[in-house]
Amino acid sequence: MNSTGAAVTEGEAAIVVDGVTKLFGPLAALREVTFDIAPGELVALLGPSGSGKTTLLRVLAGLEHPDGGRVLIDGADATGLRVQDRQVGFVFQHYALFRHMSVFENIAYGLRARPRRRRPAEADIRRRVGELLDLVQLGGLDARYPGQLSGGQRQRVALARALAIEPRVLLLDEPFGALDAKVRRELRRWIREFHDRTGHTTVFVTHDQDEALELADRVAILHKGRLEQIGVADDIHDNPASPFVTTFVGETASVPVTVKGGRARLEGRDLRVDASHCPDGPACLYVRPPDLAPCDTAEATLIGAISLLRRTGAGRRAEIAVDGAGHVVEVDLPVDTTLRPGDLVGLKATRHWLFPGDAE
Ligand SMILES: Nc1ncnc2c1ncn2[C@@H]1O[C@H](COP(=O)(O)OP(=O)(O)OP(=O)(O)O)[C@@H](O)[C@H]1O
Repeated sequence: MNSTGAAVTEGEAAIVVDGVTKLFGPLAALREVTFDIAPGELVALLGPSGSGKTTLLRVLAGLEHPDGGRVLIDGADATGLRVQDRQVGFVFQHYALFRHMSVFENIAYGLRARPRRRRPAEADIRRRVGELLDLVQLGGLDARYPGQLSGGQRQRVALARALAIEPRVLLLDEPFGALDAKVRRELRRWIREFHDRTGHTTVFVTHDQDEALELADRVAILHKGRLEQIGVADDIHDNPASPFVTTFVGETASVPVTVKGGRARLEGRDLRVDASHCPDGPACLYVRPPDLAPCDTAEATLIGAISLLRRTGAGRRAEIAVDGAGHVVEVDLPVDTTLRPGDLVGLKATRHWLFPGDAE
């Protein structure tokens, strides 16, 4: 597996998304999105509001049809297949369980709705629902109605209901969105264990970075309908592929610079940063507080004056106006620092990223 879209070769992939574009009138909700998902993988679709996460999930489900590209499921072209022919199970944030039906009937629904020819016998339905109730650890609650369950329990019924049809792929849209923080954390852990136990290929949408990076095997980051990067948490944190990913993940400050002859300059000063991969012209340097430490100005990557110093839990956070250009970077200092607002400090960046072009 690597940081690109290719987790596996096409033949082995559970899902292949190949150049998928989806238009809503003049708006491209998805722009040539390409990546693979391996069998049994848990992939998060992460991105800001409107980035195309739900649209992509709906394209996988067959609820939307792409204007370009194709989707393969288990090696077969599913692009033209209807929802009911795809064998996907999905759970939405506000999953409407049937309120007038018991937990048992809710879970059995997908099996009972099958055409008579493919509908299991009543005894088989009972057995299957019983197994699913055990799987989602709700055994004994089969006679309850949705209104008599907690939010987390309702989500687990929704999951059991999605699994009843024996899907090849499980799609979850903000499955923890409507729950309070504690239940959300518990259900998150539970979903991960559940996934490891059952081995379903699963794709879930979230706008919560921690959720995505903690829970998923790989995270796909979307921005304005484009796939910016797909990778494991370490890749996303340590090797962000674009300015957007760099600023989206973690607390990142950007400092516009000028590159000339492989060297980055700010206000006429050489920044001691390798810029050999950037063409001459504007570029942007990205840094994060944990990677910055005060140092002698002669050795500094950035130099600036402390504009603000405030107490945080364990230490002090300094805002530093870099090189007089008004760009602020933040750095953590020990609680007993002798530095004061107005002091000039050098900052050494143990890690930084430099991308050509203007700031994100
Ligand atoms: N049926 C539709 N008709 C027109 N535009 C749509 C439709 N569905 C989605 N869009 C637009 O497509 C873009 C992507 O929407 P989408 O719901 O996929 O984003 P998202 O990343 O899931 O956002 P959120 O986190 O807010 O749910 C948005 O600009 C949205 O307004």
